[in-house]
Amino acid sequence: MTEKSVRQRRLQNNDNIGELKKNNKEARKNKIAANNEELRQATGSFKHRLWTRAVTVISVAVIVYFYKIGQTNETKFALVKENLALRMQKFNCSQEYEREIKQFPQCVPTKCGRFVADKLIEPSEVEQLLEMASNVINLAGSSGGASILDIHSGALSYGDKFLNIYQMPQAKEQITSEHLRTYNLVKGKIKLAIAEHFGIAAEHLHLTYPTFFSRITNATAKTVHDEYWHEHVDKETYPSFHYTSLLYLTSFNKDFKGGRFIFVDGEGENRTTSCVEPKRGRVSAFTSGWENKHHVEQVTEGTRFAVTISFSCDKKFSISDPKMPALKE
Ligand SMILES: O=C(O)CCC(=O)C(=O)O
Ligand SMILES: [Fe+2]
Repeated sequence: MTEKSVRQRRLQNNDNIGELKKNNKEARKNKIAANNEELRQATGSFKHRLWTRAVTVISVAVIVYFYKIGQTNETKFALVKENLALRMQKFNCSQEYEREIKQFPQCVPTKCGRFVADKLIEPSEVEQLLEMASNVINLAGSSGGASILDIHSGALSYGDKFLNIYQMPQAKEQITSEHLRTYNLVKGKIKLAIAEHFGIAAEHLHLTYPTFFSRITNATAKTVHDEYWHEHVDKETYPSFHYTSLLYLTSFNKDFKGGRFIFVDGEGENRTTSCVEPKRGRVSAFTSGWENKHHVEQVTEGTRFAVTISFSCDKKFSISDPKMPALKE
């Protein structure tokens, strides 16, 4: 091999090596570019997946939220911040109620329904009744959360039993003739309001039993009498009732927490609720049939006082006004 050809070969080799190096460099560059592209795609698809997941989670949360709201479906019939001259809702009576009340044609409401009236009872009247009820119930009281005082029959909760206030001089001490005058006046005003709003003559409404003061605290229930929170229909619990009224003596979120009154309308998927927040002096009245199923939420704090004043269309269930023997003047 000549020197020239050797040199040529070396040059050729050098060229080849250069070519090879160039190719390698190119290949590396391409590989890096491919890797980067892969990484970019992977990151992009990761981001995309993350977005998709976030959107799915948010959508599910929104659906659950609105479904829950839909399920709760609670309307506010009367809030504590409202001061209502009259809020009334009228609707058809339940068939059972209609059938039953037909026996008393002059006592049949034009429509069944419910109303709230905050201006019917004077604040001073409320104060007097609250003073009397709390003083008397404080002498005894249930060992569970719900105590009652019935000044017609004399029943007063005591532990898991009842005492008779007519046999308790300390109880009679707390009830003045002024208290009883106020009680009768208040009861008369509520009776007239029920008669007016349900379109009947007041003379066909008879005060009935049980008509009672209630005191509710968050103490643990000891007997069934303490379990005031169950859904019920007054006509079933108290067959003598045709019209139920409640006068609240303390206020929701001020004197106590929990303890709202809840009407339950419809069933299953069609179930809705409508709440009345108790407040001092608020009267809530309704026809006592299946059209006004309700319950009271559990009281979680403080003390809730109310009076349940009930009316019957059936004269045989009527009770007379309370007359305390040896009254304090
Ligand atoms: O205290 C209330 O608000 C209602 C009580 C009640 O539903 C009842 O005594 O039947
Ligand atoms: Fe009730």
